[in-house]
Amino acid sequence: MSNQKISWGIAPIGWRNDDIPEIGKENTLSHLLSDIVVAGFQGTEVGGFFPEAKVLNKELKLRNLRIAGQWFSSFLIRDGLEEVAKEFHKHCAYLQEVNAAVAVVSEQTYSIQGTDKNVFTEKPTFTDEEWIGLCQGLNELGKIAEQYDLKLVFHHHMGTGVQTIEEIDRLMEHTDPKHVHLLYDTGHIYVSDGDYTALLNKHIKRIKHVHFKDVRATILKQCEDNGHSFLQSFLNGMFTVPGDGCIDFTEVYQVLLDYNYQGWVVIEAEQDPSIAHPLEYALIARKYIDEKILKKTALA
Ligand SMILES: O=C1C[C@@H](O)[C@H](O)[C@@H](O)C1=O
Ligand SMILES: [Co+2]
Repeated sequence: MSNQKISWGIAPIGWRNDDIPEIGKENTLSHLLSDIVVAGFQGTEVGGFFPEAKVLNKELKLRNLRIAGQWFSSFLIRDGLEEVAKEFHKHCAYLQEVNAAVAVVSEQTYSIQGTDKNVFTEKPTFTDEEWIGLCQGLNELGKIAEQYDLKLVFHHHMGTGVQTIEEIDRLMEHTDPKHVHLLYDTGHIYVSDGDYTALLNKHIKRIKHVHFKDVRATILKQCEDNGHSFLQSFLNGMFTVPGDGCIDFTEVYQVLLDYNYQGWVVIEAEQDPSIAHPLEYALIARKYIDEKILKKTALA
């Protein structure tokens, strides 16, 4: 890898999907981790089906892989900080045991991510009071994450109350930069706003974790025209790996380098694994990273 400050990972989501646990059920942990080695990545994120830390650590060590982080669905607005903090402590304790760098937090109060609602028109919004509770709660969760040597990175997401650039701006403005960082997901911001560079350039200093998710523009249009839900949209192939969609990741990577980004870049492309062969797509991503982003030739 040409830049030692950036680690490259690929998420389990192309093999198994926590949003629809039935798909890809046949893909075991060993299968996933071995595919990740074949495709030349340095690590992954924790999926919902992953085992206890001791078992996972052994499987990782055998393959010289590392864990970047894991998703946490917070319900700060619905349940309040006290309830959420209890679960978050457990989440962070596990992540510390597997030597992760970040805890990925997404506020799921009123989320339509897992429902059959039109994800393009029916997203929730928060009241002023809810925004205050969310931001204060995130500051506290960020401090908890630090007790476990982790950074809290907030994941903006389609179908949630923190989806658009205006909403992300508001969250960034009202949270403490010392404790709340940003996860930049190319696919989610592109589908939401039709642009992926404004967010990157605006909040680059807060970005401490990155998801490289590409978008098939023609399928996105069909999904929008048909008023599909988030789940229907990705099952129809709205997302794909870098090199297979409309996002120019070379541009994104250059900004990360310009700002001396240090951390993980995780390829994250949810598709139906019975249609999009997970290893085949991991290799497409690898080739694109090597040849277009890192500009390595096969002989270099
Ligand atoms: O980071 C992510 C985790 C998933 O569970 C989510 O639905 C996906 O879209 C994503 O970006
Ligand atoms: Co993501």
